[in-house]
Amino acid sequence: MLITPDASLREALLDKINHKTKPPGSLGQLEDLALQLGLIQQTLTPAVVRPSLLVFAGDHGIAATGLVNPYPQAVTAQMVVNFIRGGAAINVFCRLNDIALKVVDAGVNMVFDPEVLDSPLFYNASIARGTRNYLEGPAMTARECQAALDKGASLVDELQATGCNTVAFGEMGIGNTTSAALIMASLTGIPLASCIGRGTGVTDTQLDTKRATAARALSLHPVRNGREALQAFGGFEIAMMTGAMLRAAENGMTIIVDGFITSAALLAAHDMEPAVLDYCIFAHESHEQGHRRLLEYLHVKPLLRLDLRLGEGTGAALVVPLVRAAAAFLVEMASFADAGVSQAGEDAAAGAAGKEVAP
Ligand SMILES: O=C(O)c1ccc[n+]([C@@H]2O[C@H](COP(=O)([O-])O)[C@@H](O)[C@H]2O)c1
Ligand SMILES: Cc1cc2nc[nH]c2cc1C
Repeated sequence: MLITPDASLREALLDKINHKTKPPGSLGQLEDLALQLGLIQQTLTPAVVRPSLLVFAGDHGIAATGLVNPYPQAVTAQMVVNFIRGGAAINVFCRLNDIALKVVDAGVNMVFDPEVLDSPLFYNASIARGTRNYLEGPAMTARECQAALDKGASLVDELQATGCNTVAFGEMGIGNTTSAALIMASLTGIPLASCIGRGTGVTDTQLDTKRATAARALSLHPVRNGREALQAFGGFEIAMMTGAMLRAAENGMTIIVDGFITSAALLAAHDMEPAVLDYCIFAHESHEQGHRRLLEYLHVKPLLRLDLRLGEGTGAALVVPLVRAAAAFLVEMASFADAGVSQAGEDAAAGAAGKEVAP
């Protein structure tokens, strides 16, 4: 069973944060982050070491029907090539913030060229060439679902072996906002209509079809837990993220969660091991309808609200500097005592370097 980080350092961490040269609480959410990092890493001097971002790509059987997605399924594979060539938003943000990027084929419907297969960015974890259409049966078999969870876990072990202690998650999969909504509705009991959003940008008419299709899928697959939700609705990229998140928490690594789909993977992980939440930083609240409700359901507060709805891990990559800043202020900032700065209620003349000038 996954355990919550040991809380015995909590008071010492709070004390350290509160004695920094600033009014108490004035670094806002960065203070919560510093405390969380200290607890995860079990130290008063946390650090973000070799942060990595994994983009999990997978295809969805339902996407071939066009019932839930405005873009064709082929875009998933095309974007994988774009990631490998360095041209996607996530490439730009990872370069900008010095984050190591890996592109994981979790089950894309494509036989890739050597340009992709031989790239150092590429990781082949393909389970199958996409999930099955969940209107015709479960998206994956129990064995496939377990394989996805296991592959996600072993990838994180490999990352940790390189010294990485912070792993950010992103995904690419045409059709996956519907899988995420189905996972959310089935595990939270929140009405499906509040979980389904416009994804990459469906029109009003397409939204009606998307909702009706998802409602059919939900009625076909009564699920009792996270594992069954992943198996019923997919996709491989979501299940692989779930396995990777669970292992990251077991390994004592910090998890950075991106948008709606990544949060659905976390929801499934949370259903299996609730303590996973203590290891998670929520990067942003996506524009996708449903994400706000999902974050509220988990009682978590995201760092940013920028109306992003791209996925790929873009929001997660954007907050890495904030996570670094939280660790850095805790380690580097002077305390009131170090700096000779007076605290509230203290004699104003106490401890200043140099002479006070008489009025
Ligand atoms: O991360 C999000 O919150 C998010 C919100 C909307 C769309 N997406 C991305 O859009 C794709 C899925 O959209 P759709 O319309 O095909 O279901 C998938 O590749 C996601 O990465 C991502
Ligand atoms: C172009 C494009 C890029 C994406 N990145 C993540 N999801 C995406 C969906 C589309 C359609």
